[in-house]
Amino acid sequence: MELVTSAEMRAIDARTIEEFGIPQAILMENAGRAVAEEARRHAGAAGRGTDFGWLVLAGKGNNGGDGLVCARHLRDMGCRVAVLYAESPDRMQGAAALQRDIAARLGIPARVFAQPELGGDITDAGWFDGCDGLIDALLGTGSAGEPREPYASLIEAAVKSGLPVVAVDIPSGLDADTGAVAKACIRAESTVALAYAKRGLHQHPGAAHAGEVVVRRIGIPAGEAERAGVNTYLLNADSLQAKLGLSFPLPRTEDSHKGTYGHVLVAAGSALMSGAGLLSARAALRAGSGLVSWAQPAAAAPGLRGFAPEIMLRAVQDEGTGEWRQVKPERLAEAASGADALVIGPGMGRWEGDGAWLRSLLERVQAPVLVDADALNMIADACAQPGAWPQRNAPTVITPHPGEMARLAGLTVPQTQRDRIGLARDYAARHGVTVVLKGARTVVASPDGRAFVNTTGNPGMATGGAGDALAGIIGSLLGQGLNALEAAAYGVYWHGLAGDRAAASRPQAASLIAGDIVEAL
Ligand SMILES: NC(=O)C1=CN([C@@H]2O[C@H](COP(=O)(O)OP(=O)(O)OC[C@H]3O[C@@H](n4cnc5c(N)ncnc54)[C@H](O)[C@@H]3O)[C@@H](O)[C@H]2O)[C@H](O)CC1
Ligand SMILES: [K+]
Repeated sequence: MELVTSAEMRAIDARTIEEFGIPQAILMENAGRAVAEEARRHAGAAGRGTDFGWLVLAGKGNNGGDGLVCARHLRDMGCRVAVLYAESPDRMQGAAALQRDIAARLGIPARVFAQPELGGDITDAGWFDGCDGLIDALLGTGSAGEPREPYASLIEAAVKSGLPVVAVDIPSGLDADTGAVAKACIRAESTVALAYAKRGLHQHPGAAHAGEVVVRRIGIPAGEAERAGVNTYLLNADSLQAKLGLSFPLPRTEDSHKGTYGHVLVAAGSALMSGAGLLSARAALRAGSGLVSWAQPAAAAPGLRGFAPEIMLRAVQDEGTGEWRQVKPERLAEAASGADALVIGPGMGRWEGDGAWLRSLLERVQAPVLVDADALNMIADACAQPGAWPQRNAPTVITPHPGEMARLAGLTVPQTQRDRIGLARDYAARHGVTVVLKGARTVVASPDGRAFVNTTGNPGMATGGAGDALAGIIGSLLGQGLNALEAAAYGVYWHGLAGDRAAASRPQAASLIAGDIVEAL
């Protein structure tokens, strides 16, 4: 499923109207009817059916027009309906004005929230009296920036009322492109996205304000998003198949052997953080690798013997202390030369000169590499400038959490979170790497511009080691021959799904630990 920006939606909308001659009024009719049907479903789920009083909050744009169509259909379904215009309905134009006139002729009761020129008072408390739920048709994809008055006050009053809200297209106050929310922003139980889901509905904090997102077709011909060049998708089993040609689970042929499924080298873990390496290596095994080797500085390797019988230990020459700082990059590159993928970073620690060390390593390794955790911070220190990234022919996937992304991009964490899709995509294109920006609704961005927003996972996965597991999974998939975007998208989806399964098998998600995720793969 595609995720669109406001500008993309406007372009698709315009082409539908101009090129195919489908009138705006028809799209609006379909939109409003779809919202009415979802609203009735909502009331039905609350055990109320048509015994429900809806108040439609209508703005002056086409979002408001959709709301008026919705009001008409709710009325025809037998619900009680009234309209509260945010500002004078005289300011409506075009298709929205047409709906205003129809609603008036039908005698749908209407009031105006703020009409200062008529002595309107926005502090009046009785706006929502007698209604059971609200339809938010105040602002849609044509809005920009913080809602202005009287919208801000009406939104705040609606939130304060505590009434359930069904939002038209987007909750008013939400940035449709980024998921940022204004101080005044509707909190909807459900949002009926028209034609396509807007990106902001699937990025926090917007996602929490959108509630359940239902996408409804409104008459825009199939394939228009693709034609308009939309290349951001929701990540689920359907899009893995449709956009990347990957089936879930991946096929495993009968006539195969361990050599068929790749050999992954995991260079991770150190004296006090060996668990990070073990989790990555175990995750790589559970994700289907034929062989997994765990690289360790030679002096540290003996102490790790026997931890996991399926994992091979690979001792890499050091100077006797068992520390990564003593392992020459060329030695580790040599160890990786027989592998189909390298995972580097989790629990490795930091040391003086580690940035140059990592760059030298990455430039020597011919296999695809997954870079995570400490190795990302090494890069942030050494390679922040454009062009300073290691020059590699094989794919590189990086898996930063927001803190690591902030360091990589030279931003603060809030700046990083403001437009996660835009940032991940920009970073991927600039440095030629595939970016997995972790956090709720993880973003996967490819240097070619394609991006996916994940749908799986839960807050129980906010636990130490969950990222190490993800690194191992994606590394494993790279070793099995998936390309960087395929491995990253598939791995992120699977990791979240395993987390969801593991959480569901426990009394509460909070007790989930990283090993549970690995075992649930
Ligand atoms: N996509 C489609 O094919 C269809 C979309 N529909 C609906 O139309 C809206 C978008 O409508 P538009 O008229 O462009 O904008 P809005 O309704 O969102 O209204 C914006 C309105 O408000 C003013 N404004 C802008 N910014 C602010 C602000 N910060 N505060 C207050 N007011 C603001 C602006 O001047 C406009 O007048 C889309 O979401 C769908 O719901 C169609 O009906 C069906 C086809
Ligand atoms: K809205």
